[in-house]
Amino acid sequence: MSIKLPQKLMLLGSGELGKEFTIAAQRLGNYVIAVDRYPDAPAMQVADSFEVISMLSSDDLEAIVKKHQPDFIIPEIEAIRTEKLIEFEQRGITVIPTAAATNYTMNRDRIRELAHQQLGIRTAKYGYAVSLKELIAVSEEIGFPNVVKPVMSSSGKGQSVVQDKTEVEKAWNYAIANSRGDSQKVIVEEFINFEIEITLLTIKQWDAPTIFCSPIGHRQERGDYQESWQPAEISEDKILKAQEIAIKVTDALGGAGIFGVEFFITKDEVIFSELSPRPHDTGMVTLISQNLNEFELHLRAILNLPIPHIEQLGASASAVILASTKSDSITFAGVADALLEKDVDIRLFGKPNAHPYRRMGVALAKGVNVQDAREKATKAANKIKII
Ligand SMILES: Nc1ncnc2c1ncn2[C@@H]1O[C@H](COP(=O)(O)OP(=O)(O)OP(=O)(O)O)[C@@H](O)[C@H]1O
Ligand SMILES: NCC(=O)N[C@@H]1O[C@H](COP(=O)([O-])[O-])[C@@H](O)[C@H]1O
Ligand SMILES: [Mg+2]
Repeated sequence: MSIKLPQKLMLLGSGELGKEFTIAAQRLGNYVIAVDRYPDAPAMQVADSFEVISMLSSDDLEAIVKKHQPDFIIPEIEAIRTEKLIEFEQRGITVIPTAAATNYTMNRDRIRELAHQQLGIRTAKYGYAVSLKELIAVSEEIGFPNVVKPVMSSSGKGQSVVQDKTEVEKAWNYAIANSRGDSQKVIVEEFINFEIEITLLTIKQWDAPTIFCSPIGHRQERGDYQESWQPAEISEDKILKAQEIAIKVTDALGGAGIFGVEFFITKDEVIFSELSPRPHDTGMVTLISQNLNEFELHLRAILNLPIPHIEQLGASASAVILASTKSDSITFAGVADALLEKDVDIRLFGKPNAHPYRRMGVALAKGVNVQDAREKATKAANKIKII
């Protein structure tokens, strides 16, 4: 299959990940329509055109697809009316990686059933509940501590670690209040006391075998990533095990593009957690750590362009720059100071407003080893103040 350039790419979600993807797409002359729920979103600032709609509305999606007639629809976030994507796919538009994959991965129960029940992959022990009463019963079965999450949510929203049965009700209320749409279902997972958690960027191609990036280690707080680094310190046999699992899951989902496959690594085990059928936030480290970053890899996989070699350029890290208060006018201080250091780079996303913990930028660094790179990235991120 040969795809002529330029192609018309419709990006559903226009945050920081979409911005870098758009830049990669533009560099090969493609036409990008950036879509999001608010104007001036990061990717809109670099795209050819933009649309502000509710991506959960079938009618809104229909209107912009009719207007722009894209060759590809490329989801950048989870919260999309994925049933509508199935319809677009049936009408001949290529949805990345596939419309079904976007539907599976936005529902924790669906992807969990696929991985565990259908493919027999090791996951944390889990159960579901649709009422507080059920949650109390399932929690006892799974044991404590456990993790309660809405079946539909992302970036840690509505998620809590439950230490004992006195905390179950609070976890239920928090999950339901932060669940996407009107879903009233939660998943309870055994708490995995991992040594490290990783993202394995997995590139599924149309006409070539699946390939991988070197694993990325990361640290999360409140269910959101704080820093990531590459290469992650895990053994070759665990990398091979993770790759084997990633192939199984992504083959079952089909299509082409990059996937961020998340694993918990314990002393003896590689435990599948979940995956994103698109670039992963922890993968922003590849903006400094590889010859081709995750966005360029996604683009090449989508457009059936060759990826002859992925080179890992040595110990690297990323650290997030978060807002601390609500604000509609954003100014950054300390950027020059952060950039004084050798092998440090900064990305500021250009989000038009801030609220506590919103990710506004990322610091990137290379170091003599992973620890050094992590320290440099965190130090640079801490120098940047949003005023
Ligand atoms: N069963 C578990 N045991 C231990 N830690 C967990 C477990 N589930 C989740 N976590 C922690 O919470 C983080 C977020 O969980 P998860 O990836 O399921 O949420 P998410 O909302 O899908 O996040 P994102 O959309 O950012 O990937 C994990 O990266 C991990 O640090
Ligand atoms: N874990 C998913 C993730 O990192 N998604 C990235 O964050 C943006 C939303 O940011 P916002 O909430 O600040 O608008 C998304 O558009 C995507 O780029
Ligand atoms: Mg996750």
